[in-house]
Amino acid sequence: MTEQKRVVVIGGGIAGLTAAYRLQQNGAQDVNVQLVEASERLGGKIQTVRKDGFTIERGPDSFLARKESATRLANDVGLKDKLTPNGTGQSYILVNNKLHPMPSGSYMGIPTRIRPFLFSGLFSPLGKARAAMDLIKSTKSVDEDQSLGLFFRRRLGNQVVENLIEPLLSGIYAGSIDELSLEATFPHFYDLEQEHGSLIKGLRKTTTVSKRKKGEKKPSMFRTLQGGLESLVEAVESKLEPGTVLKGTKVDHIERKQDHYHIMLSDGSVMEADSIIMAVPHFAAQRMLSQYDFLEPFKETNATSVANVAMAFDESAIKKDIDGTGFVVSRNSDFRITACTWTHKKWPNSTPDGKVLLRCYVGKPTDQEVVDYSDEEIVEIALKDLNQTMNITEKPEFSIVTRWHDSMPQYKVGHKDRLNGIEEQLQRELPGVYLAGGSYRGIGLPDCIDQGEAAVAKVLNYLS
Ligand SMILES: Cc1cc2nc3c(=O)[nH]c(=O)nc-3n(C[C@H](O)[C@H](O)[C@H](O)COP(=O)(O)OP(=O)(O)OC[C@H]3O[C@@H](n4cnc5c(N)ncnc54)[C@H](O)[C@@H]3O)c2cc1C
Ligand SMILES: Cc1c2[nH]c(c1CCC(=O)O)Cc1[nH]c(c(CCC(=O)O)c1C)Cc1[nH]c(c(CCC(=O)O)c1C)Cc1[nH]c(c(C)c1CCC(=O)O)C2
Repeated sequence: MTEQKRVVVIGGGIAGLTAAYRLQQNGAQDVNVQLVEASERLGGKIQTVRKDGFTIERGPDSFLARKESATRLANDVGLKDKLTPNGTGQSYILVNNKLHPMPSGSYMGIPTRIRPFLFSGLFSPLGKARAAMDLIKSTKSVDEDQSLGLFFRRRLGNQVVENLIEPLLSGIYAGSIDELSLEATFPHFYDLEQEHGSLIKGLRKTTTVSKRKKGEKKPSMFRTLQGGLESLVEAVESKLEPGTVLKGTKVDHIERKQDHYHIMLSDGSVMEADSIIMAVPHFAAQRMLSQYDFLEPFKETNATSVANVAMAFDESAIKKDIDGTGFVVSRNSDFRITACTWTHKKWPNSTPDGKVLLRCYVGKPTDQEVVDYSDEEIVEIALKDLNQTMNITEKPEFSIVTRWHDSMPQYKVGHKDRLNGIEEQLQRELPGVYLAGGSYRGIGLPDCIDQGEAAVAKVLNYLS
């Protein structure tokens, strides 16, 4: 590359931020990087509120440690000392209005050890027998994608799906298990079935969910940063060269010119680019390129809305507590909340001594209207549900409600094929334009970071 090439990153969530940062690190003086963000702040769904000594997450509260890119990014921007593992404790599933401990030795709800399942109150003897059929049931190879629901129901039966797998998956994708794609979410499970003839056998052979000795602590799976996840956003932003970021400016439209692109901005100006990373949700990407039919399938990919409420209490307000870090709710319960995190136990640093911080989630796929209830109504719903298992005698000292509209993209059956098709066309019609972020190839923060980094590699390859 001789003259400086102009790369524009659209969207300042974690995918776009990572892309801009890595471009400046790896592309050095050969590229000029601009990041355009519609809102007045960076971070997108990562948003931390620091109030009265509490650290409160409005969006994600942590990332999975085994997906390494988030830890690596945190290390690279100087936050190594701030990485914090979750406090481990019992987590629960609420089934038929009663809390049941998550059976130990399970991976995403699939047994890798038989004993904890045999003794779990989550399933009837018939349900347990049906799950054990997985050990002998013939495998079914299919050429096409299938829903998570179909796959797991066939292997393990309805009860294990409804009382364990479904609530856990809802706590990740906030969607309907009978619509979500196996290939786009957990392709690994299909491979296990094919290779080992059984999910349980396959997992027992390949996972390291080892038996713990008595008194030995559960390993912690998640990480956050002291001061909240927004400190990652702040640290990455501080590493960007001055003048890189344009906030409060929306990209309205993109047009291809001979060998470069024109990017129409909401302030009426036009930005020129040789290459573009679109780190925005799929529906925003589609709108920017609405003249191209091949992005139309993105219009059909919906994203569900969710809301959550963080509630701070004095310890004394909780008369009957539960020893644990959180629970998810099965669909066969009367509860309207979908999950609750005992944040003060999962993240002890988040809460001052003597206080309690609970975070409840609402917005089942079949209960989307609750997201637009008033703050007071959402608090009331959360307290009413919590009081069925706990005894909370006072109103919260304060509460913070966050609504996330169209924020959980649904990877429906066929997602991967549709996306591959769109990206092929994109390469043909708009060379040098790439997609990255939670709408595409993984919703977790590390997946979004991976996609930002992968897009950088593609851009640098394209420009050379
Ligand atoms: C409530 C909730 C809880 C979650 N919990 C977890 C968790 O615990 N762990 C985990 O790993 N993941 C979690 N996730 C998922 C994770 O937060 C997201 O997948 C991830 O943050 C998405 O990052 P992104 O950069 O792809 O997109 P976003 O964060 O959505 O960023 C996109 C950015 O693009 C901007 N933008 C949009 N349109 C335009 C435009 N036209 N022009 C310019 N800019 C534009 C937006 O303003 C935004 O800043 C959670 C998500 C939600 C909603
Ligand atoms: C038990 C529980 C879960 N999730 C949650 C609980 C409640 C109690 C608690 O906080 O402990 C909370 C939660 N986390 C997430 C949601 C959905 C969004 C919402 O409703 O706000 C909800 C309701 C997103 C998520 N929660 C998680 C992700 C990231 C997943 C990833 O990186 O692939 C997201 C978007 C992580 C998560 N979340 C869960 C599991 C088993 C995993 C790891 C999955 C794995 O091992 O691959 C279940």
